[in-house]
Amino acid sequence: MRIDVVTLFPDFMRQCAAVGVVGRAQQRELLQVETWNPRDYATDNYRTVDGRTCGGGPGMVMLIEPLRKALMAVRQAAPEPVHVIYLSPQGARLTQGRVEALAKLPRIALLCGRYEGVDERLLAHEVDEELSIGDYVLSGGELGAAVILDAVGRLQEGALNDAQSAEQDSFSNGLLDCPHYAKPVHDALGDVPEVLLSGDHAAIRRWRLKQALGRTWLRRPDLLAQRALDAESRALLDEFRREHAQ
Ligand SMILES: Nc1nonc1C(=O)NCC1CCCCC1
Repeated sequence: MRIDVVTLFPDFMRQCAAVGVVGRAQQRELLQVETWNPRDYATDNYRTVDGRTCGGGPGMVMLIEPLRKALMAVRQAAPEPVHVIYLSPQGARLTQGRVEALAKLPRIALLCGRYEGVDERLLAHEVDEELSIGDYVLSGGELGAAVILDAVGRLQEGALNDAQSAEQDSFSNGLLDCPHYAKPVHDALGDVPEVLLSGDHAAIRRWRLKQALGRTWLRRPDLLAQRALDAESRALLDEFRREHAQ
């Protein structure tokens, strides 16, 4: 998969893509990340990429031309069609389901805005999808782009050493993750739950599922409402609720 990032801060985005699982996915050639700086496509001596807001008001808006030329270069850089995503609070909330769909595309481009935003005409003509990573305002789209780089990059086949960990992730099955423990088994902060030391993998699976269901019920009941539960899960959640009520 190829991801092109249009950003005024290419070094920052390259660093985000160079570490951890995403960096390893690039080394394994499972993922290619390229950055494009609109300032390189500005035509004046000052390499201007922003302009005053029409109608007055504070701040500046990113100009059409440098972004349009950068996106044209992105499109021309590889043969596959590219799905262009703009990161902003006005976008649809990013979900794991959307991440999994994006991870299957051959190419996406991430357009990172700065200042007060991007000229609406550029968005209308060049952007396929607007996505938000949450209901808050950042100073630019780069952190949203970094979230997508990571969430999509780690799902590339072969990016994770243990494919199961992608399956067991929070939200992969629509539930919050279960608790995790490492050594020491006994610590001043408490002990590791006995079942995890039992070697009974069936019991451990049930315990983890029960904890995931219980946590989701306690912390994110909205997620539970969206999810049909099979008989085993309903029984485990009932057990958790009874224990929690005591
Ligand atoms: N929230 C968000 N989710 O994705 N991006 C977000 C953001 O807050 N971005 C900053 C804005 C700032 C003005 C220009 C356009 C980006």
